[in-house]
Amino acid sequence: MVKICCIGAGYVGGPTMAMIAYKCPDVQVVVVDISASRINAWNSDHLPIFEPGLDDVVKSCRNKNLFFSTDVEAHIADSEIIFVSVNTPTKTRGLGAGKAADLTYWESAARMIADVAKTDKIVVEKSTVPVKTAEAIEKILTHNSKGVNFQILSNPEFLAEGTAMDDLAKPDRVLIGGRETPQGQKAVAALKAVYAKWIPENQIITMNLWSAELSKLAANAFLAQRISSINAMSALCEATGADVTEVAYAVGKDTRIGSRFLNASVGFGGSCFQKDILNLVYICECNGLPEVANYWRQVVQINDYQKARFVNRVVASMFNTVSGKKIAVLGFAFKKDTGDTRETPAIDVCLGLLGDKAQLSIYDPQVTEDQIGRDLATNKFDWDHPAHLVPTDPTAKKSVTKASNAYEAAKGAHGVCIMTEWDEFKTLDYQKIYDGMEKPAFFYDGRNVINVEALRKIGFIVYSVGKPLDPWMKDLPAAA
Ligand SMILES: NC(=O)c1ccc[n+]([C@@H]2O[C@H](COP(=O)([O-])OP(=O)(O)OC[C@H]3O[C@@H](n4cnc5c(N)ncnc54)[C@H](O)[C@@H]3O)[C@@H](O)[C@H]2O)c1
Ligand SMILES: O=c1ccn([C@@H]2O[C@H](COP(=O)(O)OP(=O)(O)O[C@H]3O[C@H](CO)[C@@H](O)[C@H](O)[C@H]3O)[C@@H](O)[C@H]2O)c(=O)[nH]1
Repeated sequence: MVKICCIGAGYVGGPTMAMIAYKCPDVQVVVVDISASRINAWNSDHLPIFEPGLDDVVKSCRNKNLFFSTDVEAHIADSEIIFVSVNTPTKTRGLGAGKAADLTYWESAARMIADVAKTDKIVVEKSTVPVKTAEAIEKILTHNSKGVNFQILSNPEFLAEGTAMDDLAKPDRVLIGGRETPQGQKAVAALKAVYAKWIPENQIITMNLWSAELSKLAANAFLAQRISSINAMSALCEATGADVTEVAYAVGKDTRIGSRFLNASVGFGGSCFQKDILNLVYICECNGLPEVANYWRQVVQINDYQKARFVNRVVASMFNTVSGKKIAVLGFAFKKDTGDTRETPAIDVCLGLLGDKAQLSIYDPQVTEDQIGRDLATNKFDWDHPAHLVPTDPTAKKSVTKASNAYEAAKGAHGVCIMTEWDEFKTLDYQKIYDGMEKPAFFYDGRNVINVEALRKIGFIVYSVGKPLDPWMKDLPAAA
């Protein structure tokens, strides 16, 4: 029986390995992590991450051919294929701070593999890493190898949170990059054989290592660029009276452009887009390509502009101050169907409103009060390190409460902001919400989920990203 070990039991390691175990009953899969609490949760009825469909897959394989363990060394030692799916956050200090990927966790995983390996191993980069990381990892492994042969493969992951299980079951493609040597190609074939158990062979693309590593960064940059492009248009729509939904529809009907990923919003969030683009920017700079670096940097700058613009709309429309005013924040996760809050635009918007001394009442169906407190207290860029290593500031919880539903959050509020497109926000009783609020009652939709006209009819003053402005807001300053 082939034995696979995955280092890192997070949003990628957990679901990806669960899917391999589910589709390959003849493969034994062990997911290991340095965080005991995370491993305990994977072995319990309350998995550490919320992902539709994940519970059923884990339950059907756990303790049969899928295991979760903190015994990192033992499982590395007796596996043939080792996936590394640890954090690769943006560096906060030193060379490349604020842009370059921090490979501390990756390097420590590689050194651990070199230390304990006594038989040949295929080491698979599952984390998103800078181009040429495989070369660095190869050096660490071979210089410490004690005669063991290591083959490094790049196998970037393209799943999106909230749809991870569907994405893993039916991916658009699987990429495998390897060395163009006989041993390298043998390793590629071994990994391909695992995926071929459920993915048609023509969707498993093999290529050289550097192409595979760069393709992942390129794919995320292209996706995020679409969002910044439509968000840039949303500002122009507000200035001219055009409707961004109509513009996106018209543009997306061109089959060369396509309709997906053109939803204007308060900004993209999540652990990947910003981090990976900044990483790309840094790689371009290091390769003497400042024009290319600046091109991609703009994608992040427009995203920051969009979040700041949203806060500005809220404060400017509420008589230029939210000091002491209760504001309901509906949704805190970076997108629906996940409890993940890494780089969620809600953090920047909440911090912007708190900076103007607002009192926030936050409701999200999947995010805990503790998590919200930590997010609003954590230094920017510290969010993607393992949770138990992140320092927090206990004073930051002031002025923020967690509500148990949208109605409670909005009761007595001056304004409501939608930050996440949870389905339940489409069907709330907005008349009831309006009746319980201070007047004038303001509504700011950062995800374009509500029916603007219906809410205006109730009496709300409504702002919805990229939609024709409410007369109340027409003459107010728009720029951040
Ligand atoms: N989240 C996504 O949707 C997504 C999708 C594609 C790719 N990625 C990439 O995958 C990688 C992992 O992302 P994630 O979201 O799963 O992160 P995560 O924080 O959820 O999980 C990473 C895990 O690695 C563990 N870890 C760190 N160092 C370790 C070590 N030396 N030994 C054992 N365990 C260790 C941490 O404790 C943590 O549980 C990142 O490079 C990310 O960019 C993420
Ligand atoms: O039209 C859109 C689409 C998305 N978003 C926002 O963009 C962010 C990212 O969304 P999404 O890409 O769906 O989720 P992620 O889980 O971050 O997945 C992205 O990042 C992963 C990590 O690298 C990749 O594997 C995936 O392919 C890539 O889609 C979220 O805040 C969304 O709300 C928009 O604002 N408008």
